[in-house]
Amino acid sequence: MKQEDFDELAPVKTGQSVGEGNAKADSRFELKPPSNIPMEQDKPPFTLIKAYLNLQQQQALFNESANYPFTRPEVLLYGKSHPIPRNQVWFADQGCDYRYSGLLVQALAWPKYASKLRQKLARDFGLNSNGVLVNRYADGHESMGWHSDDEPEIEPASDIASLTLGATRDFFIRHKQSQQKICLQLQSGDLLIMHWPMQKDWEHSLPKRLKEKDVRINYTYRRLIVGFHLPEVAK
Ligand SMILES: O=C(O)CCC(=O)C(=O)O
Ligand SMILES: [Fe+2]
Repeated sequence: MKQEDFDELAPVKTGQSVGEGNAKADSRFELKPPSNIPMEQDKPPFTLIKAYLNLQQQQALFNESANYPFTRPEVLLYGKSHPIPRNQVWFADQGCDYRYSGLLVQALAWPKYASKLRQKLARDFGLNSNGVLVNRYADGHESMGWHSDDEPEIEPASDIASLTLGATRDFFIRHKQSQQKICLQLQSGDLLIMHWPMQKDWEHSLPKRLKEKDVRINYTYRRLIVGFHLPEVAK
């Protein structure tokens, strides 16, 4: 595969996407229920682009991921330490260390194709990310629980773009108040853009699928506040 292959692709127009998450109802025909009756929540604000990367691009990224220095961090839950059920690595610009669940994850330098995908996202959607968290699920026993990507160092009101490679997995989105839930099937090459305020109003998860034998790699491109430092916790 030539190095330029990633750059030469025509930009994808957002209008070509199959996502419905942004569809706005025509307000002229909107019937408002009386305020004492619970109203169905809006759809979560996402755009899903099927087959955003072609097979060659998927293969280039997938091959590259075989050399990533993945680790399996431990997180503290109710005072006890547990390994997370997947492997992770964080690539980012300088000054973009990432802290979640009490862990400080230091930024590693961008690999070639992860960086090319970042540039493509910037070109196609104006997505101004400065870091990518790569998750590796060895098989369907590995998962991610319910959460929002709402850590304080994430740039307020920014979008997060999530690219899937390898195994097809269910991805759930659940409204924080109403508990309304939707399920997307994410396939290799698909791109899910989670728009603000999805991280404020909704949670998401990747449940176990025990019959799944294949590996899945997920890239979530984020924008952190550069040089963000949490106040030191007193010892
Ligand atoms: O693997 C996925 O699709 C979800 C990843 C995710 O939610 C995250 O990294 O915050
Ligand atoms: Fe997430």
